Amino acid sequence: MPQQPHRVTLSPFPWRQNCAAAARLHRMASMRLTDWSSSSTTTSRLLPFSRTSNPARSYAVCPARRLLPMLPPNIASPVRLLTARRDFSASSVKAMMSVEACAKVIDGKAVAKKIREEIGAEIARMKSETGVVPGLAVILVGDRKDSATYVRNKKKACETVGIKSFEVCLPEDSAEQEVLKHISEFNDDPSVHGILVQLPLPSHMNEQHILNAVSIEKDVDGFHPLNIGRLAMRGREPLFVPCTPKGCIELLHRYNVEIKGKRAVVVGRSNIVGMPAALLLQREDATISIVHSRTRNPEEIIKQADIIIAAVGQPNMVRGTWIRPGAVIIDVGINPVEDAKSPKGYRLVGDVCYEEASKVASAITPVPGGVGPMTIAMLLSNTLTSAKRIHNLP
Ligand SMILES: NC(=O)C1=CN([C@@H]2O[C@H](COP(=O)(O)OP(=O)(O)OC[C@H]3O[C@@H](n4cnc5c(N)ncnc54)[C@H](OP(=O)(O)O)[C@@H]3O)[C@@H](O)[C@H]2O)C=CC1
Ligand SMILES: Nc1nc(=O)c2c([nH]1)NC[C@@H]1CN(c3ccc(C(=O)N[C@@H](CCC(=O)O)C(=O)O)cc3)C=[N+]21
Repeated sequence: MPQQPHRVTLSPFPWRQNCAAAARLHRMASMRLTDWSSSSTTTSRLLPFSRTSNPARSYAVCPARRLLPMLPPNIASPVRLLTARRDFSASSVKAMMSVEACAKVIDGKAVAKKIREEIGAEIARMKSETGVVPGLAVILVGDRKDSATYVRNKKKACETVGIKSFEVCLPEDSAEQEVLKHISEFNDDPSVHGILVQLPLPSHMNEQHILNAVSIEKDVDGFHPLNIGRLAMRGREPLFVPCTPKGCIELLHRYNVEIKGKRAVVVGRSNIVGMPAALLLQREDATISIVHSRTRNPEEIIKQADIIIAAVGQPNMVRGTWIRPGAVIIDVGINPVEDAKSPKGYRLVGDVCYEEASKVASAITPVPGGVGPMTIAMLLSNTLTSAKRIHNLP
């Protein structure tokens, strides 16, 4: 997908939603906040630093210290990572750390909405000009509540952009053969351009057999070994890139985070997130380390990263002290934790301790509202790409 850095509308006051210090100030000085939202002149007047030379610009300092986010709020300003390493003296880093810095929020929900609108417009045009309607088939086996929710969300998203969705729901104790039969039918169905088998599958099924059976031309999840193999090889192109890692990179692009030459750490090495995320970052010319459950010194390695992608499934595992000041954090984790105050009795948190990390990082994705909606947007994008390729459309 082409990079469209300035077309994203950011949440006007991301730090207000997410930074405890900002909330405190909000209570103290709501008049001031009103001014900021309504006048760009006021905003620039209050800008604390020159835009060109001061390395402190790499932080959006919390208004608790009467400093403002650096650029007008509705512009996707570049996230400056790394100036800390090159430009900061030890003492200035220390000084920066003593104020409560507040990271820019990478608003995946808003970006995903924008992408859905772009996809919807393209599908409408394609339909009217060629009559082709992209189709996505989802196979769900078993009755996991979270899987059912994701499948429902995918279906809703398909409807909003004009993708026809096909769904097969099978009981937990179905035979592997039954799943293979449906895959084969969808492989042969010309109105289906994408096939997704919701993971995890019941433990009696062989995931490899099932993923191998999806036609590589319809593998919109990008999990077929041929697609992953091509992703790993220089000079080769996969037909599809896995949706979650693709969504992570898309967020970095849309927020103008430079990847080339940076040090990136991926925490987690699963086939569906960590491993392809590392391959993608490498294709973008980052230098990669992968941290997994047997890594001896995760904290030390993570602390070196300019960019962190966390996909471990461990609530709040990455602490603020593990993060290099100014790093950019993409938190893939979706972990339910008990919360008596929430109507559902639980809430979702990421793999990174948001409250701590947002004081150290230069930008961070929230959970929910970060990578999750991007995963679905990328699935729609892959389905559209597939329909265009199959029908030979530009
Ligand atoms: N936002 C989204 O769209 C998506 C979110 N998710 C979420 O992302 C998270 C990860 O998902 P997924 O990749 O499928 O999970 P997996 O369980 O398949 O993989 C987890 C990875 O994390 C590693 N790991 C586990 N514990 C630790 C630890 N203490 N320290 C270091 N590494 C550890 C594992 O290491 P090892 O390989 O050694 O076992 C493994 O590589 C989950 O919370 C999931 O819900 C997943 C998909 C999409
Ligand atoms: N074949 C396959 N492909 C997948 O892409 C796949 C999968 N299996 N199995 C499970 C994981 C998980 N996953 C998510 C997708 C969207 C959200 C999402 O939209 N999350 C919302 C919150 C949703 C909520 O509130 O429950 C958010 O983060 O804002 C989360 C997780 C895709 N996965």
